[in-house]
Amino acid sequence: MIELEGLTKRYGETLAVNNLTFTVEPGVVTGFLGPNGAGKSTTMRLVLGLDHPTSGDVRIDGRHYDRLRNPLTSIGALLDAKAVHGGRSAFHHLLCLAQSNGIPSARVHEVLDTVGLTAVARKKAKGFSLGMAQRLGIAGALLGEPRILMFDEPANGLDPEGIHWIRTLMKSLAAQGRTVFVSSHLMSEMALTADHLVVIGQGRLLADTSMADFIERNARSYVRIRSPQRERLLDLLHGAGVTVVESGGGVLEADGGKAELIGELAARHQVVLHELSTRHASLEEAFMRLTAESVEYHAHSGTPLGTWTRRAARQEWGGGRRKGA
Ligand SMILES: Nc1ncnc2c1ncn2[C@@H]1O[C@H](COP(=O)(O)OP(=O)(O)OP(=O)(O)O)[C@@H](O)[C@H]1O
Repeated sequence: MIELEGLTKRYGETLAVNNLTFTVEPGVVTGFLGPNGAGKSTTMRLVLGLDHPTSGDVRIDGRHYDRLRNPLTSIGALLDAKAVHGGRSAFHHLLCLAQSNGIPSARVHEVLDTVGLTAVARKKAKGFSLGMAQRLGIAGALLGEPRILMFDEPANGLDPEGIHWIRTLMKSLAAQGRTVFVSSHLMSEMALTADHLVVIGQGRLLADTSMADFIERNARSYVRIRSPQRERLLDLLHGAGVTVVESGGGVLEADGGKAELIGELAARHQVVLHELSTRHASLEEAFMRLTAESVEYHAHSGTPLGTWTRRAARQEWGGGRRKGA
């Protein structure tokens, strides 16, 4: 496990990591989410002793990184796929890592095979695509068969087959009882991969909870309804105590889990429905809502995402036109 206690890192005026306390448990994939500049990479560097905390503490299975005898056999990490000596082949890069960590060289062939780089093992790393470099970084992380794995944006540069592969790999590592801590901006991918989430914004902890709980708490499931007899339907729903939001374009949204009730009500009163569909909240919606106030970098042309998010959140959670109970 990885344990953080009051972990804080300041770079001059910037408080990159602000009093983080959480534990990354074994046996599950823990997703580490946050907007750009939230402090994810800094946190991971602190875990690996690549940076020193301003205050607080981080331990790997109860020890500081610099007290681990052969670190690669305790924790394997991929932080920056391009941080490889470009003149070395994939094979030699991994061999150097193995030799300096007391890992048998036979393991190099195994991990090359696991990540699908055997055919290019003798090619120099500087000629690798980002996707190949990611795979090489993952091979390095797996080399010492560590109990703990930490990946910073592992799907970066991977094609759909590669993304599917990394998802399966992470799940199988967790199923073996290992600790898997992974950051990503790919919300749909995270939703399929992670069991648990740690979310930070501007260095601070925003959530530390299961995926299901995170979505339930931070986003809303609803039933989407369209009807040519909208006013009649609104009256019926109002009478039945169903909370309805008018979302524009003649679409009504009723709070979750009531599709059957609405369908039966409409049938009983011979109200025609053109659409009745349950919409499940997504991780992306939940993430955007939770982090809307801590997004540091916005685009200011086209559709400004942060502004849109805040406005949408306000409408959805307070200022929206609501009808019914
Ligand atoms: N070595 C450094 N010197 C000064 N400031 C730094 C340094 N490293 C990180 N920062 C600052 O700390 C904050 C957190 O950065 P960090 O890279 O950890 O965020 P992140 O969540 O990984 O972002 P991203 O999702 O964009 O990769 C940012 O404001 C960044 O500019």
